[in-house]
Amino acid sequence: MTQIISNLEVTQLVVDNPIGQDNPPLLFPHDGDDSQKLPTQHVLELSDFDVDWQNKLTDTQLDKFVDDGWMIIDGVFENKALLALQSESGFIEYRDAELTAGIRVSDIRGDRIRWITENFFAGYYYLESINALAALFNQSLFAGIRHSEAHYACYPVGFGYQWHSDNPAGRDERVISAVFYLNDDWSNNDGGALEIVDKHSIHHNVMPVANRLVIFDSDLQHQVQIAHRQRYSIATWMRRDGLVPFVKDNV
Ligand SMILES: O=C(O)CCC(=O)C(=O)O
Ligand SMILES: [Fe+2]
Repeated sequence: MTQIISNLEVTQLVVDNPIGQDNPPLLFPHDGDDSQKLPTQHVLELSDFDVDWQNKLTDTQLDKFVDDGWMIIDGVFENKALLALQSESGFIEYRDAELTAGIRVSDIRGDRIRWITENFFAGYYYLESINALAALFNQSLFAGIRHSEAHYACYPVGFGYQWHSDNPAGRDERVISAVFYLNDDWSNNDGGALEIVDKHSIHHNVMPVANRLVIFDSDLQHQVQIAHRQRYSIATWMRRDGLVPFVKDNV
């Protein structure tokens, strides 16, 4: 059982037992005896992950997204929610990522991942918040999103992810990709930029700084440049198929 422990500085929210197969994070706090709760459960609620997406996303940004195919939102969550996600990302048992064919090819992608399920705590709240964003995209852009999926990802030092689009050839279920970054104090020397080619064939480098969400059309080509420091993120996809009827109609 390999464990990658975060190099993030987690000072305020500390989970005593590393989260893994034998110790899934609990979504719903226990009833009754407060002393039985994990520290995160004392302090975290779904409402901590509420984001006023409508106000965060100006019409100008939405227009840019439609024209160029990508945009950035910084300062997404309040500190408490960000710390919880950083903490959770550091205590997950990560697994090797696979390519669509089911084969791991580490010179194509070197990230280690863990899909977010109902058994997660902060990650599940994150996904709920993304669903509210998806509902907004449905309302304002007729995006036709029916559910979202996300995984935590950790790129060890010396790894990246080569050029790809998030819809493999012949597929189009992924409508919008969104990546949320978790590392504090990321500098240009740390590498690991997300390089996106926008709809006008212009290249952009996005640094993976904490509390930043980069959102892009899933058909755009992009790559993750080699990281020189352990790099943590949540890769997220809003999908048009209805595997899980997860997106709520109301914003
Ligand atoms: O972490 C990133 O910046 C992008 C990751 C990515 O492209 C993917 O997981 O498909
Ligand atoms: Fe990607």
